[in-house]
Amino acid sequence: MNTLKIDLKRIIFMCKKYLLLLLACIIIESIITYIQPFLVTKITDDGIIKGNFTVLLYSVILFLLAKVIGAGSGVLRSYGFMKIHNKMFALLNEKMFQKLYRCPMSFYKDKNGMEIINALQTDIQYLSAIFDEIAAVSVGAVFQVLAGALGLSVVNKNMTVLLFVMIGVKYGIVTLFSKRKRDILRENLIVNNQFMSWLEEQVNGMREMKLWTLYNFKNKELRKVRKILLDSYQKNVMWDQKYSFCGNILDALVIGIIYLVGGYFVIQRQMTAGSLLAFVTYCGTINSSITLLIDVKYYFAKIRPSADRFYTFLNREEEPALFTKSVNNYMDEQGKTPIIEFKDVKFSYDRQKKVIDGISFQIYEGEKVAIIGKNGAGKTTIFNLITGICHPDSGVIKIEGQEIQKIGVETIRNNIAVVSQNPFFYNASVWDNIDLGRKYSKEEIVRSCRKSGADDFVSQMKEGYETILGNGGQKLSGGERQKIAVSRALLKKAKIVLLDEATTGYDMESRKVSMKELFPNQTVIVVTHHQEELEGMDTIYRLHQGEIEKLNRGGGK
Ligand SMILES: Nc1ncnc2c1ncn2[C@@H]1O[C@H](COP(=O)(O)OP(=O)(O)OP(=O)(O)O)[C@@H](O)[C@H]1O
Repeated sequence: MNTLKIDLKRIIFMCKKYLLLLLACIIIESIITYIQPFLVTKITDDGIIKGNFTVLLYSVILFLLAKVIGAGSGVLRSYGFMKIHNKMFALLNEKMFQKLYRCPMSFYKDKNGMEIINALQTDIQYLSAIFDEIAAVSVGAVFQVLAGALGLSVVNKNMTVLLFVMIGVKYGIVTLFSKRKRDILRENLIVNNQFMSWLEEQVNGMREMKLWTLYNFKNKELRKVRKILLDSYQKNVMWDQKYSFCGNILDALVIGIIYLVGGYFVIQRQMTAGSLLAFVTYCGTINSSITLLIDVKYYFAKIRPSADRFYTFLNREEEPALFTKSVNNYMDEQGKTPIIEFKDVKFSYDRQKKVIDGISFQIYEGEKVAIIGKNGAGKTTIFNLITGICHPDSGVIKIEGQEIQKIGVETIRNNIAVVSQNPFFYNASVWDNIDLGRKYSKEEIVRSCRKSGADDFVSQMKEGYETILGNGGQKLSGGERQKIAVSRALLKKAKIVLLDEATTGYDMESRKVSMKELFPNQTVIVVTHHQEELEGMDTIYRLHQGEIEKLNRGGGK
């Protein structure tokens, strides 16, 4: 279970030395804050009013020294907080990235990338800001308030009480403001996210927008989503302004009352003019410290919605059995290990329409298998089940005699090479798009490209294997993309190869090389709609209405 409290504790434990530095700074600043009213009183009463220039000079020098030390300590305090802030940012980012990797693919079904990233990065920024400049100033403020209160109470107790009563009133008002602010911010986060995800969808669908001349229609949509965003933004800014207006009036009231009551005490000779001046000067410092402190509450109103959202994400369900260790192989009665085995497997994406309805089959090591069936019959779903992207509602899937759950899907995936219908390409070089984990030598990459046929066009490119393929591999044609994807699979030398309509874009010449020739020693399962790809296959299965049937090698029953 992830919680903000646990992460804060962890950060505090990791940053002990910076916390000690912060403590030292805070103590120094508090001492300086405490002695300042006495210096002001001395400058006014003993220096100016009594006309003693030496006292005046020494007191002013001391006053300046105190200010310089205080300022230096402030810089060190900010440095300490910055270091802790960066640790918090790094920790949350790492957790986010790990969680994104561990979330089941169903998490990505309804949201686009921008929507997810924008929400998470906003939350991380807010949460890390617990330790940023605002926090640095506010923690210092706590101690300055305490030291200041002590200094003020020595100067005049009654006025100190009066000051803190007024501050109590201010605190109550800010609390009311911060409750409403929390709601406004929650709405702000949602609206901002919706706007970003709408924009991302337009960028991703730019080709369609151009081909269908959708600009005017989409622009109308933009106006609608933009209005919602700006209304929410305006509400947020205006609420801040209301808060700041009330805060300024209250601050002015506090100073006014101090002048009035303090002035009265001076007239009554219950207080010296120097003490009043010290009180007024000091009251300004204390007041701004208290304002900062109260601002923290206001500021925490911003953090709460982000913390709720971020930790809800971190506590989401993960892919089951991601990292379970490998277990011993098992032999069936005939002494042969089916490398893949489905036993009465049922599966549906939405728990309503059964996509796979109780299928059983075995595939043996080195076997070449084709799966055919109409669009939507569930062929890709079979691959999703083998790779652990989807999990059966019932029944058992075994790889080398062991249930997927027991082996762990990461181990399974390390032994499988998949060429999907729409492979993904990074905006990186051909090298990096083929050797995704940067594990192989350039010679091995070129060898796999020669086999797949990708080398024919890559070597014709001006920059050859260094060519950057563009966003989503846009510099490649459909068939070229498939050849690069097949090269990836060849390079991996995995035990099992899953090819999902991997050669639909191949030209006639390229089609002459069969997948059986490309992967002679591996277990290969091919999903295809092309009759010629069935030739040379050991087994052909047909999926129909959630059920599977084995066909004769010619394609008939
Ligand atoms: N992520 C998903 N969420 C909900 N339904 C899905 C999802 N993916 C696929 N489906 C549905 O499951 C059914 C099987 O899809 P699948 O992609 O396995 O079919 P297929 O046999 O590979 O089709 P094709 O030959 O068109 O590629 C389809 O009806 C499809 O609409």
